[in-house]
Amino acid sequence: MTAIRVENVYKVFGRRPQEAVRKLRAGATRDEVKSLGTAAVIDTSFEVADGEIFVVMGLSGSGKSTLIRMLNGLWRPTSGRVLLGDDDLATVSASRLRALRRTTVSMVFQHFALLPHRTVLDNAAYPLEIQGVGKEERRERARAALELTGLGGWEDSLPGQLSGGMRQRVGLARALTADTDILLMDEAFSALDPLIRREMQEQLVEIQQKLGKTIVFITHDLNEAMYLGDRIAVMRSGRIVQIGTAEEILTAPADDYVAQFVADVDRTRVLTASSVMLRPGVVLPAAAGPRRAARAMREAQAAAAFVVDRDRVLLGFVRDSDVVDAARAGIPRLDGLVQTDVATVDEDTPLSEIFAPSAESLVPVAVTDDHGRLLGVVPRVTLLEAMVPPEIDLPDDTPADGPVETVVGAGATTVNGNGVPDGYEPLPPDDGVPGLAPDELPAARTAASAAEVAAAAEFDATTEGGTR
Ligand SMILES: Nc1ncnc2c1ncn2[C@@H]1O[C@H](COP(=O)(O)OP(=O)(O)OP(=O)(O)O)[C@@H](O)[C@H]1O
Repeated sequence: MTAIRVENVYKVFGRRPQEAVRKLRAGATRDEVKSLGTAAVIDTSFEVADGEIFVVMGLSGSGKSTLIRMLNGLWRPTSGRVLLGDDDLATVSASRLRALRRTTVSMVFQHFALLPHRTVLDNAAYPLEIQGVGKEERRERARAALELTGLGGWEDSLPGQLSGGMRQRVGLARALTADTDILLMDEAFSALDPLIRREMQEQLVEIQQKLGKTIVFITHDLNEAMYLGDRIAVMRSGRIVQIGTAEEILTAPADDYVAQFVADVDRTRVLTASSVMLRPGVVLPAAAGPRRAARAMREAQAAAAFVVDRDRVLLGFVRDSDVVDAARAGIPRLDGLVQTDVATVDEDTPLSEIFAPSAESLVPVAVTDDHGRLLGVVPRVTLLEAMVPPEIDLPDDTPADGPVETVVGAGATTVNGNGVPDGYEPLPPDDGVPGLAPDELPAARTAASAAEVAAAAEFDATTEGGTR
């Protein structure tokens, strides 16, 4: 089910927004319509599914905040539609908008003003108080939300007694108390120090899994986007330039801009075994004879082969020399030759956890499912390649038409005794990756009290139903 649908949305601030949209539609650039207004969001379309964490990422000024403010009707699109279920926020009445903010969509900001003389509990219960919900009920709901955000036991404290991270938890609890289906989070963790921020990210994922909320999360922090997002939309100069999973964006960036943007991501934490694994090389059934095994390994020029049982459960591997000796000695089956010290990981293992087993393993690391069945392999060279952003061209000295894909019955890559495909070349040093120009770097964020005041005003506006 679709929670949010955004269709060809434009938002232009300025004197002649409609005219700017007409020109943008006809192909004018953002700069070319400058005299008519600031085109903050240009021809943007996407859908967010129920229960999805959808991250919007981009540098300062790319239009993220404008976009998210259109998702709760705080700003109306200059053109296009924003649908929450069947309601088009561009055209709903003010009273319907207020109702939607009560039941459907709430917002968490980077800075928001807690009421200093009220307890944590009453702060968390604030949205319900505005809605006129009775004291007992709103306190009960706020208590449950505080529990979820890890603030159980702090109900009676005053905001001044809390750390920055805890205050942000109150903000999250406030949104959870409202119990809307959709949470909009605008740089919600950006003011927190890194360790607290990571904790909050983990907690948000936990809460999402527990409650199944739909979350639109805005950040300019790539690692945060990659950690949180089921899908990520990358914005540049008002447009979405790519939407995809973290893996898709890392491995197939839509353009140079996205490629540069993701160059600094810790790829080994984002990519998992399943995103880089290859079809296993030579895979032999345990019942196969050494002669057949030797033939398959010769054809594939492989020094080792994986051995599986009838259900494709991985038993281990055999080495070429053992197989040839066994064939000479007339040994009928492979079973006795199988070495079992194969490093195995599951599909979701991050690459960062595959390096150690890979370093110690003679054969590529095996990827297995819950039943121990062989799904694929991660050769060491694949692991190394995966760390390099895709815009760096590797010298391709490996014969493309070499004896790959030869297996007893299936495909194979060629591996030498170290578990590395033949033809492996060391990677070039990790330099020459163009960084972002200083003027493209995210602007420094300040925890200015002015921002808090603005956010507080915004909170009131979102709650009370204002539209700009
Ligand atoms: N109320 C406004 N009036 C005029 N221009 C605006 C307004 N709000 C935003 N803009 C402009 O629209 C563009 C996009 O701004 P927006 O705040 O949406 O970007 P952002 O990606 O959220 O940036 P940041 O991370 O710095 O908040 C910017 O050029 C900004 O100056």
